[in-house]
Amino acid sequence: MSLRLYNSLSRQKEPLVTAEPNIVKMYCCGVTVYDYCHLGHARSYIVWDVVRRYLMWRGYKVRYVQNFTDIDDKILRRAREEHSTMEAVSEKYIQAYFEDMARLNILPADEYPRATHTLDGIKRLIHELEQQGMAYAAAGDVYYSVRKFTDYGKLSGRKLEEMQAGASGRVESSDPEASKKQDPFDFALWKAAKPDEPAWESDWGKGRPGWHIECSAMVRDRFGDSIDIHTGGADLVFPHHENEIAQSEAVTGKPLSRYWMHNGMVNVDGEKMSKSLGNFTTIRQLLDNPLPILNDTTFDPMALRLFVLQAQYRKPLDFTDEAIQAAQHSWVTIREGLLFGWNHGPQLNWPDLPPDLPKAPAESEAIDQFRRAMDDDFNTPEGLAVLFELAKTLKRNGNILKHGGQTDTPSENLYQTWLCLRELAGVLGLVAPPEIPSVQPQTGPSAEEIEALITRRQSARESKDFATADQIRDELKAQGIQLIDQPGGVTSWIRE
Ligand SMILES: Nc1ncnc2c1ncn2[C@@H]1O[C@H](COP(=O)(O)OP(=O)(O)OP(=O)(O)O)[C@@H](O)[C@H]1O
Ligand SMILES: [Zn+2]
Repeated sequence: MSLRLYNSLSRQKEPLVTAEPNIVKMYCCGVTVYDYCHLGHARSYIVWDVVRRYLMWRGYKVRYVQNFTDIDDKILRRAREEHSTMEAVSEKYIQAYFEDMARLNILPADEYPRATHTLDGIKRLIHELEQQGMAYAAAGDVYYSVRKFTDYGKLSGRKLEEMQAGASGRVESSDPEASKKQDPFDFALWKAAKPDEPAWESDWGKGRPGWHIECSAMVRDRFGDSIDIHTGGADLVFPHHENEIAQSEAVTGKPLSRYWMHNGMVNVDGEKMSKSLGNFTTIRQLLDNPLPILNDTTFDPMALRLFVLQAQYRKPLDFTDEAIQAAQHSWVTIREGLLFGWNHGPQLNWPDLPPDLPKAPAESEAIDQFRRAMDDDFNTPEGLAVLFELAKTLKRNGNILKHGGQTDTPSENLYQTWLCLRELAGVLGLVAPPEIPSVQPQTGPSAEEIEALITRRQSARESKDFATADQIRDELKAQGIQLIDQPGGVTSWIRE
């Protein structure tokens, strides 16, 4: 059975067929960095981390890119409030992002492009849109002509006529850019500089990019015309992802992404938890403070992961006291199972456990069940049910052994059960001490170094110096970096 995933674009589950065999190019919309991450972000990035880990476990090489939006009105507002700068505010919350995600055992992305580092790509794309007649300049701004993109609305299922009927008056009167737009649905690709705001030179005058164009430009810069999976929260379907599609596909004529995946929202009293609404609990608030509902102990980061994964990723999720208690309780069971080998292995005469434990047998019933669950659009609640069964068996036997009794389960079976639990828990990113969360520093050359070498290789090829070009490719290969030449001269890369 092949892996099937729900594609928001077709509104159905489809088998995963990637552009290149065994390679998944994945892009995820990252945070706008003006505050600490909240539980909504925790959910989003845990879900995509599990999708990525599962694909890797299924044998795919996954190249995962996630951006930081570091140009935005909200960051500027925060900088003014804190008598700081946009750069300082972004830097602070980017660092906080890394700290929070490491605690949740979220694998670092292969690359984290930032809007401020992508200006060339952004301007290039806007120029191409202008050349195609899809965009127009207006008094220092540049707008996208939504009506010229005939597929507009294909992701969200919204029809312009219907939206207009409901909202046109409101759109126009509340929009300060309205007088410059040829049509109320057009959106800004570039915004003219305002006094005292950061701005970049461009052919349209000094200004800064709109939000949607950054993701289109980053995907193009890092991967080329098309990727396999584009992810983000369901709140981004419209307008952000719809606009990304309009921008990218108008220029390339190719699908921006084969599959679009969206996580459901974390809600508070039925409303999206969000920075702008101010109804949020940050990850650090939740994890750092003893909670009365947990007898004044703190909530374990792995319990937070477990809590998120107990829900199907597309459904809405409410954080309630009962849910937090239940998740902490469930984590204790899984953790006991994970510790079984370290606590009872010697008693059961297991051989010394090597740091790299062997893989669980691929043909085991538990592995089969887990694979079936996860192959069905990443059904983590069912996947976790398999883990619980394994953990409960180990816990039961652990209790007998702790009290000096003899178990009637053969030691070899317990060993296999333990290996199996560890492996599957690892696929969900659940780890217990002594195995420190596996956020390993990236080995090999950095993304910047690779990009610099790719640029050198491109220059070498342009001047027909193929020996140097090949040498660069081979050297990268020796360091585990595979280059993929795309039509149109773009080269993307992947860590092997
Ligand atoms: N409550 C939530 N539940 C699930 N995912 C969320 C939630 N809030 C944000 N996300 C996702 O987190 C990612 C980063 O979002 P972003 O930085 O725009 O956060 P935000 O809190 O929605 O900010 P803002 O309130 O300024 O719109 C996006 O993919 C977004 O869909
Ligand atoms: Zn985006």
